[in-house]
Amino acid sequence: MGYYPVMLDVRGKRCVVIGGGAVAERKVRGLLAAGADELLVVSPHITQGLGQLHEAGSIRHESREYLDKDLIGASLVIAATNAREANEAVALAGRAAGAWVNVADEAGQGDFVTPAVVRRGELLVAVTTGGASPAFTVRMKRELEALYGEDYGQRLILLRQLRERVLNQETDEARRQAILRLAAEEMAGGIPAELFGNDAIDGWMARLELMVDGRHT
Ligand SMILES: C[C@@]1(CC(=O)O)C2=NC(=C\c3[nH]c(c(CCC(=O)O)c3CC(=O)O)Cc3[nH]c(c(CC(=O)O)c3CCC(=O)O)/C=C3\N/C(=C\2)[C@@H](CCC(=O)O)[C@]3(C)CC(=O)O)/[C@H]1CCC(=O)O
Ligand SMILES: NC(=O)c1ccc[n+]([C@@H]2O[C@H](COP(=O)([O-])OP(=O)(O)OC[C@H]3O[C@@H](n4cnc5c(N)ncnc54)[C@H](O)[C@@H]3O)[C@@H](O)[C@H]2O)c1
Repeated sequence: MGYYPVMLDVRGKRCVVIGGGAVAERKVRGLLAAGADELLVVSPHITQGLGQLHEAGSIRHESREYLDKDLIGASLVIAATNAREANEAVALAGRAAGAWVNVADEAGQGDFVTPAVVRRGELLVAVTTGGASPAFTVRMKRELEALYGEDYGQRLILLRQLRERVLNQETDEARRQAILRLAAEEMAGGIPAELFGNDAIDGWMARLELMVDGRHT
């Protein structure tokens, strides 16, 4: 089965997680890492970790079994109970409420699966095997973590700064594109040494402009 990948902005969206075990906690932490701020957990029992998140005010918690009305107005619903019938009922009601539904014990019943993610600042790499092997998904995530180290966050900060400047100052579209591509190429090899100084972005942009002009003459 195929999936269409998207990166969702979940801020201001009602997200409901049904169930309060280890799986629910992992999904909740993923949603919080993405900035979810309207997060409801419905479960008669919750893990210690979820309890702490509730006490800290990061999530709301209804301490009872799920009811269809919990899903009204939801954008995302995650069915993560250990009861097959409950997860099935949540999937039906979530869809009826117009939400995108994830079913933790029967992926095919839901509308999306949750990938393993590597975050480096604004860089987000997501992996899925579509349910073929979550263990292999985790294994691949570890490989990507080693390949894309912590400094990738800084690389993106610098690329974003350069891009904003180029978009503001460079009116010729072909030249603009050439500069941004060259910058991406250079950054793939590591943060250029010149970017550790003052006014570094301006100097970098000036050099990239010269290089691009040189390529075209
Ligand atoms: C990536 C990750 C994201 C997350 O959950 O946040 C994720 N599972 C993770 C870990 C993990 N899950 C399981 C193990 C034990 C080893 C094993 O069984 O292989 C491990 C490994 C571990 O814990 O190390 C068991 C398992 N998982 C599913 C079932 C039910 C079934 O398939 O029927 C069962 C059997 C349950 C049972 O009966 O025991 C189902 C799903 N798990 C998914 C995602 C979705 C597609 C993933 C994909 O293939 O890409 C999908 C389809 C639905 C969904 O949840 O969206 C997260 C890693 C986070 C991280 O570390 O970064
Ligand atoms: N998708 C994944 O990544 C993944 C990984 C491992 C296991 N699983 C599957 O996910 C399910 C949950 O795993 P777990 O380890 O978190 O289980 P768990 O037993 O630790 O927790 C289940 C939770 O569901 C709650 N619950 C039960 N019935 C409920 C209801 N009607 N309404 C609301 N809450 C209810 C319980 O109170 C408990 O908090 C299992 O079915 C397991 O097969 C999925």
